[in-house]
Amino acid sequence: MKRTLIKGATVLTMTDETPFTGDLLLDGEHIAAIRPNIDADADEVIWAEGMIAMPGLINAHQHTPMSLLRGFSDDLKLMDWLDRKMLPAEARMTPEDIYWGAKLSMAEMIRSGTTAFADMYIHMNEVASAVEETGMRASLTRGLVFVAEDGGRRMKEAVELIDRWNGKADGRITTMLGPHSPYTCQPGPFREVIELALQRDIPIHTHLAETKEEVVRIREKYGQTPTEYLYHLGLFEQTHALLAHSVHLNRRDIRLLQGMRGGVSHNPVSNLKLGCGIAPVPDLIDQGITVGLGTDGAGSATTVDMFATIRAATWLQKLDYGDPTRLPAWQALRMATLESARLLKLDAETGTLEAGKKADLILIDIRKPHLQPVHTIQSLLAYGADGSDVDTTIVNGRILMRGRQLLTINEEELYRQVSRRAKRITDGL
Ligand SMILES: N[C@@H](CCSC[C@H]1O[C@@H](n2cnc3c(=O)[nH]cnc32)[C@H](O)[C@@H]1O)C(=O)O
Ligand SMILES: [Zn+2]
Repeated sequence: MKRTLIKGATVLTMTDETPFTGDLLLDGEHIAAIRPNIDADADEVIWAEGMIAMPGLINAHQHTPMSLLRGFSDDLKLMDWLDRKMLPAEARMTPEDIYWGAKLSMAEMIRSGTTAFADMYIHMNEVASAVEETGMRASLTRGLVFVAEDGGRRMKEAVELIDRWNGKADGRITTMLGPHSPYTCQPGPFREVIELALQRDIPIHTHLAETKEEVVRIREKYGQTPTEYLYHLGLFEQTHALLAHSVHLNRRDIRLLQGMRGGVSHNPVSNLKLGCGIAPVPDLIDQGITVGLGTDGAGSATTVDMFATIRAATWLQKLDYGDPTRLPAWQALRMATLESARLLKLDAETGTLEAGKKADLILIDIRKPHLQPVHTIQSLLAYGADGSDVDTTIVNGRILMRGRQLLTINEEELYRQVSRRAKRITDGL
């Protein structure tokens, strides 16, 4: 097994707020040791003076292939954007398109310090192949909508994905079941998905209360809020549920989530850009609900740089409450690491730097004018750093980027493929 020694980094383990100068020894997939000074034989030594070592960021809500639709139809209302632009473009995507779109997102994520993500889309076999090749860690979900006749085919694909990929790629791939949202899944099929999730002990990934329009629609149809709708289906009783957005929740809704397994992926950049509203993040956290961070797909968010998401998350709450003490830097960084890991059920393996956990970590080069001098590392990271400051990205002990060079993706070929495919998919739409 390969041993990598990282020397002289400023280590922020994310277990506590105090960084220290020290070394990390990676043995195969795992972190073997972290302490001020390690003398050990290693196959590779990385000199990391002037770098921060921290856990890789975890993006709790993605639609990776939607990077092909980045910038294609911005400045529209969510339902128009989805119905008139995204879904017709999506219908034209071949499995090969999905593979290249997913890979484009993965290139962007590795380059901006993300090591793991939760993904929901179609043709997920191809996304899984891309994960296998790029070396990232991912929780994959076939998104399920039950608006047309062929819900059964979608369910079949969802189950095939689980059977084929759960635990594969050296354990880097896990899977979830993905009823898309209250407005695309009726009670009958939604309940079936929950039953299946319970039988197979698979988590659920869904969208909840993203827009006011959704709240109105669900109230008209079922006389309930979207959260009540999911509650009455039994989603929060036993399943581990990853709820994307959760912007429009009232006090009662938040109480219904109390004690749930899983939690909420807050996606501030997507919410801001689509004008959806501000999720009640402090209220959720006060009620003990896990809140992690995600970007949503690049089709809505444009960028999947988690540093932009961290910044947006803190800014939104400060502005909403008119109070700069809200959602401090440290808390936002925890949301992007350990809390997101909890949502993906990966907190035993990743989310902090600790001996015995998987070696998923990043090195951030702070020898830059915008990251000097160093008073408080968490402030620099949350308010000043960008994805492009990440120098090295390591997942499962394997180096995926070093000195900003991607080691598992051929970028030239990637750009050739995606520009050609993106043109074909959106032509005339
Ligand atoms: N439409 C697919 C299944 C859903 S996959 C996940 C879906 O989420 C959609 N999506 C992406 N971003 C958002 C969002 O912000 N809100 C709601 N849906 C979204 C995306 O276009 C995709 O259709 C089918 O025909 O089987
Ligand atoms: Zn989404």
